[in-house]
Amino acid sequence: MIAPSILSADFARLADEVAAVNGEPGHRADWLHVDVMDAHFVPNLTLGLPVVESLLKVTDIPIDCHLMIEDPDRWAPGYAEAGAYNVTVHVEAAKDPVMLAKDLRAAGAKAGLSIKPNTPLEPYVEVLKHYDTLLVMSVEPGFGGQKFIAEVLDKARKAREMVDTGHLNLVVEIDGGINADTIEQAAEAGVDCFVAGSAVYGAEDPSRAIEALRAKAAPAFAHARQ
Ligand SMILES: O=C(CO)[C@H](O)[C@H](O)COP(=O)(O)O
Ligand SMILES: [Fe+2]
Repeated sequence: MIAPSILSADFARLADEVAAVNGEPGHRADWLHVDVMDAHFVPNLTLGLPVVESLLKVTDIPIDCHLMIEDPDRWAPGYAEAGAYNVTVHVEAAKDPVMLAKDLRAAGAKAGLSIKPNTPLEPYVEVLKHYDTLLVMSVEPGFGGQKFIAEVLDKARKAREMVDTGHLNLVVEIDGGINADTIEQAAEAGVDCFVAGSAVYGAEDPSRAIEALRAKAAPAFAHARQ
């Protein structure tokens, strides 16, 4: 799956920017990645629930909310209640991630847990049994257009192995620095869902960029599952 991040879109033309990734099959975004930043958990401020509610009215692409906020236990369920398809919180910010996953699911969303580049995976394997998505950050959260940190792929590989052996049942998603040069190595590591902000919205034709990313990832994606 390819999940364009609207962080790199033109915020004054959001409905048009979403329409630009809602093309024919193959050119279409599988998820629409929405980065919510609160200027506390990360040193940047983006958008919040009112904008997500407006986006839900103009698209049927499943919305993937990546909440880079403090106190997600309090705020994240509101995004699920609004109708977001997947709501991801950061393990570094969540007070009770197991209870939070239950709340997100009870509100009708898939529950996602994200780990920053320097956060290890192992301590959270039991917690991840309650989650539908693991978002492996491949840049420090906060800004688009950063350089891909390849070292995080070890965590993606471990997660893939745990999914393939039945220890976990979740989508492995990666976020940060994904482009035509980096997507193959992520696909080879067993990632299922690739967030791409600048690589999609920085391109002249966002739907063609999605198609190009998918074509690059496909052989390695298949190889990782043989
Ligand atoms: O969560 C994020 C940053 O914290 C964004 O989703 C991510 O950076 C996407 O942008 P790019 O593909 O340009 O790296
Ligand atoms: Fe993100």
